[in-house]
Amino acid sequence: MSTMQESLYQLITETSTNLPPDVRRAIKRAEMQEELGSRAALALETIVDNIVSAEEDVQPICQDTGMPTFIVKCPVGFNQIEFEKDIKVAVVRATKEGKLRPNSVDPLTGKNSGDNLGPGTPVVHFHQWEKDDVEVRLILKGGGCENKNIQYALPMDIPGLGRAGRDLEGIRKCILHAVYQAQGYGCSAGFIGVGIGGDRTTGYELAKEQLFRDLEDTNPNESLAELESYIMENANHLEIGTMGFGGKVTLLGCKIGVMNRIPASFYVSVAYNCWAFRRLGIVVHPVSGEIKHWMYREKPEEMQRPAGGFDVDKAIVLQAPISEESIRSLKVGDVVLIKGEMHTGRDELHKYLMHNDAPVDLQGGVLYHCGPVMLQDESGEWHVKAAGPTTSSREEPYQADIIDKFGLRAIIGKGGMGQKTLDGLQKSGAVYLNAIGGAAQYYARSVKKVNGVDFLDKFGVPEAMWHLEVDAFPAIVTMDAHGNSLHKDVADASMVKLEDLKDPVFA
Ligand SMILES: O=C(O)C[C@H](O)C(=O)O
Ligand code: SF4
Repeated sequence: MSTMQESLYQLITETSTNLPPDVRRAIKRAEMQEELGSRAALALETIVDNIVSAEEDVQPICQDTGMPTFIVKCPVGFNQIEFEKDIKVAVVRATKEGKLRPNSVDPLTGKNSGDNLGPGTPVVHFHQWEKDDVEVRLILKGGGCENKNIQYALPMDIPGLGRAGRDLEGIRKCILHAVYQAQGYGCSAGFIGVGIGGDRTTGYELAKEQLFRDLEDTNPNESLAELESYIMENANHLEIGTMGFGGKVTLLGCKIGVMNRIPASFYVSVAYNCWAFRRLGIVVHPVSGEIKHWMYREKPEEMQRPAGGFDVDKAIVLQAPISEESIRSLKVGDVVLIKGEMHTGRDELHKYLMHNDAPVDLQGGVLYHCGPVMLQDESGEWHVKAAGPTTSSREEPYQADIIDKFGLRAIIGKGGMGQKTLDGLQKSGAVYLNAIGGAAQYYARSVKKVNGVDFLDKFGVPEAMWHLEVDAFPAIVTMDAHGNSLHKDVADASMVKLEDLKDPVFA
């Protein structure tokens, strides 16, 4: 590897495994605000524990290492073609070494390229500048939060807030709604970048660009600075909380940018980023490729492993295969510890199981919505490198049928599921367990052995059905077999809170 490729590899590895100091400080502030012993505090403690582990072990903070997006500023005459090749070499190595999950998938066939290369991946944007050095910024933004990006075309009616016109007041309503609609799906508490103006494409680009700002900067535009602080104070009024568990902190950062639009359009574009806000940058020498300095790291922030976290002694042990009786005795809020075998399964598997048999007996089983990072050693044995939950709502059309068809007793995921699944849980005697999103190291630690895998070639690493032997995997019952759903309660309560924010502020 050349020095330039090595520097880029370092950038990818550090971005995936070592959360930036400004993001750490935002998470620490949130932790201090939540009541000790609350579900939100428990989630934040797990998150902090995970951040510490990821840094110590140099492993991905979250298993979804996202869409690698590089923003490069280079001097005039710099060879961009060669540099893009260097980026690709570094991406392939980072994937091979488990710092990135193979995430590049053909949209039509579902085929995973296996090395994160493919049409459109990675994303690389070049800009020239008058300086001599090369600046490379990288963001690894995962899919769950990307799915919660939203774009508004003003004027329009906003649920809970009424008419949003083409002014600061209308923009205020869009942003509050953007936070509301994300609920816990994108691993709240999150960060938002907002782009006002542009067209549909440049508006979103502007929104994402805001995510590269330092969280502790002040917007040079006074009106926007005021709007940013208003949103930071008031979005927390929604009480969606970490992972959508309810809580005092829902938003960790808000950065707003503006660009001209054409008269007929008025877009407000919002890029939502989970707490696992992985973005870093390096300044490198254009010829030697050596790193001259790291960006976003001027003021370091140490994190200690928290004393709290899941109280495993008080948790209810569920040994797989699980009986119907023990499932029906659980209620929303219970903390459980899974022991025995669980099976991963996400979009491809759910679609498959609707029309086919399962390769293993799932009676009494535990299905984990998870696409792990896996590495195989020389003897052929697989090891879990990162294994947090994925957003469960994508499986809503299938889940109740699959629970019923195969006799599953527990579904683990994050963000919660809808009414159809809730009815299915009640009918079949099953529960939905929420794991802490993004806590991929924390959960990888509970896997003792990989018992096997199905559909690896067919579906690729993230979508394959991995059979994992776990010892004490903690999760919280958020949907029980009696028709109760914490997710539904929080969504309803936060809608009422959103309506409280209807009155004009910037009129
Ligand atoms: O793809 C994943 O593993 C998770 C995804 O980022 C999600 O939040 O659902
Ligand atoms: S699982 Fe959560 S933390 Fe990980 S990329 Fe998705 S939204 Fe972010």
